[in-house]
Amino acid sequence: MIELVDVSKSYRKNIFGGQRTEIVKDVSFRIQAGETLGLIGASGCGKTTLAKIATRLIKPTTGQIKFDGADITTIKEADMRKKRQHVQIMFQNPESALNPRIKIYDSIAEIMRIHKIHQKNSSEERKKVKELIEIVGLQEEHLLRYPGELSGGQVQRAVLARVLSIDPKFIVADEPTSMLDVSVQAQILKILKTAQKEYHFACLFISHNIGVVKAVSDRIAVMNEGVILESGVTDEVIDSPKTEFTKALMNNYYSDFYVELDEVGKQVS
Ligand SMILES: Nc1ncnc2c1ncn2[C@@H]1O[C@H](COP(=O)(O)OP(=O)(O)OP(=O)(O)O)[C@@H](O)[C@H]1O
Repeated sequence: MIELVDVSKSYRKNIFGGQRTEIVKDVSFRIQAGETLGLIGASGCGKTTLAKIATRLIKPTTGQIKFDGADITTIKEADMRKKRQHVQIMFQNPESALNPRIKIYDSIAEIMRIHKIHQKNSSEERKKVKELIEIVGLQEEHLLRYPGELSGGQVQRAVLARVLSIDPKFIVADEPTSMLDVSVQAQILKILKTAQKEYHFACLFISHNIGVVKAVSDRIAVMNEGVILESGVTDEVIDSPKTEFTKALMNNYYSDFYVELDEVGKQVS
């Protein structure tokens, strides 16, 4: 579905000299339809930069990006826009993901309108929105409200409904639950996993929290300073980490705090 081959990204260090800083270095991975790759690493290691490359919001300095079998590394923005219909990103701060002046119904329907899937306010559009809020666990009364009139968890459910509205093939979830309480995080992650079973999208799930990544990922890639240090099946990486860096990440993990997240993986599988 989505594949990165030897992708690197560097930026000029300053406006005077020719020196560059390498943010992402020779990263390769592939995510199949219906599969989640968890990307874990410390703050500033290049995770978001990698997410932007995978969705072609930015171009890599070198390397190749393949989406749905096609090379999208250098395709024109107009062509990428068509493909982006099937690529969605969920960011950390749910409040900023929705326009505060647009009611939840219209925010959920917006992408379908942009891509002319249904007529605005048509019965088909209403039916689809109703279907989507049932999947994410929102009530009809929430649809008339503005984002500021919902809790953080409810807003993130609305974001998920919007993301699912156009049958995505690839979702990047960049710390989508880190601003939420642990029990609310667990609910959102469970919805994401359940929706993935139905919609079969590939998912790159980014977090600095191993408990969250473990709850949703089939495989994990551990990143540090722009490099993937190790990757593999979730339980194998967690049970037998190969690098000191990953071991240190694991040491922070096993606390009662995350038991609730552990349950997510068990309940959905
Ligand atoms: N456009 C840019 N120009 C120069 N440097 C950049 C640019 N974008 C990001 N960086 C730098 O790249 C590094 C990695 O940033 P990135 O946001 O990818 O990290 P991250 O792992 O997602 O961090 P966090 O978990 O804190 O969000 C940072 O040092 C950042 O300052």
